[in-house]
Amino acid sequence: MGLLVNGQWQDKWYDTDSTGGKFEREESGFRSWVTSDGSAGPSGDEGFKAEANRYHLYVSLACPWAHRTLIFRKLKGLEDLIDVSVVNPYMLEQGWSFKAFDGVVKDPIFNAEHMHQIYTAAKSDYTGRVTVPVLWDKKSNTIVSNESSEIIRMFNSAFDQVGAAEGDFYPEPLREKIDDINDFVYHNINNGVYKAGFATKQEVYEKAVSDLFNALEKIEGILAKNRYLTGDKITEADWRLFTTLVRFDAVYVGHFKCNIKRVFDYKHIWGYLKELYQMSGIKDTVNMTHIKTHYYASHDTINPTGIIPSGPAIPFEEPHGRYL
Ligand SMILES: N[C@@H](CCC(=O)N[C@@H](CS)C(=O)NCC(=O)O)C(=O)O
Repeated sequence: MGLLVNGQWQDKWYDTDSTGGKFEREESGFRSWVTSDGSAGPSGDEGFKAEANRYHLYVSLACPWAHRTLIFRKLKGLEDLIDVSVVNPYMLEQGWSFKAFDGVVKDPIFNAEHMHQIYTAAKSDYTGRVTVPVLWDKKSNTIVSNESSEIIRMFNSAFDQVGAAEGDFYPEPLREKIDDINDFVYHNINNGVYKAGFATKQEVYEKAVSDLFNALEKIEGILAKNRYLTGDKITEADWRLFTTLVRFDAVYVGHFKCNIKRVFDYKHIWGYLKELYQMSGIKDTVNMTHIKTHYYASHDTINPTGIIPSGPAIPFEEPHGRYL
């Protein structure tokens, strides 16, 4: 676990001393957008036109942020247009690697050993954390984006003219509602589990857990009345929540100490999680071995033995009962 400083890898855990025991997530460094005509998107540079086989996606199957991009690649039928490399679930001294492990897909572009080589290939003096997902442009030899929330927006619409499947998960009339829910879910739930798990002060942990479970109660209330977070249509907001929920009982309850309740204990959230899991192609994007191995065996400040628990067996494939 570490980061790049002026292009040099340094092995360092997150600094929570300077933030009073709080984990603060770093802003993503590459923020350009692939667009249908190559014009600039909301941030970054222009010149990234949607084209088949021009872009390459680097992911970890363990990572909830990278998982979003894999789900959108699947939902939008982009598998033949955008290839994927999958890192090894152990994130150790050199960070993410492509070392052999069941499910790893090597880097076909650089044959890199480590993910930090992809970052320095884009910018030789890069300073920052080496995170996944990364969307690489083979034409201009650089990283387009390492921000998952923006990569899924690109996948949602930019490739529609070059063979993507139908479907809009960020429809105009629902955008404000989706943005509001995303904001709430990001701070309290998606990142909330990390704030609890990476806290190094008791009161910081307790506040994060309390915010997390208050937020889950609120989501339970929404899902008691609505099939999906914004109503009867599944949107980006649901998929962003899904990747945290699907990891919750196997990892966040134990490893991150988010154990007031399990997702399994919430009637509506649990049914909703099963429904999403059972949607076409989705379970192929969920790899519990990578998920459990990564968290339990990579965070040695939290779990120094690196022992990966055997359970729980989670019945994601049972009937979901969501017929609201
Ligand atoms: N803002 C990024 C966050 C991605 C992220 O934090 N990924 C984690 C894995 S779950 C990572 O690669 N962490 C490595 C590190 O922090 O050094 C996004 O949503 O794309």
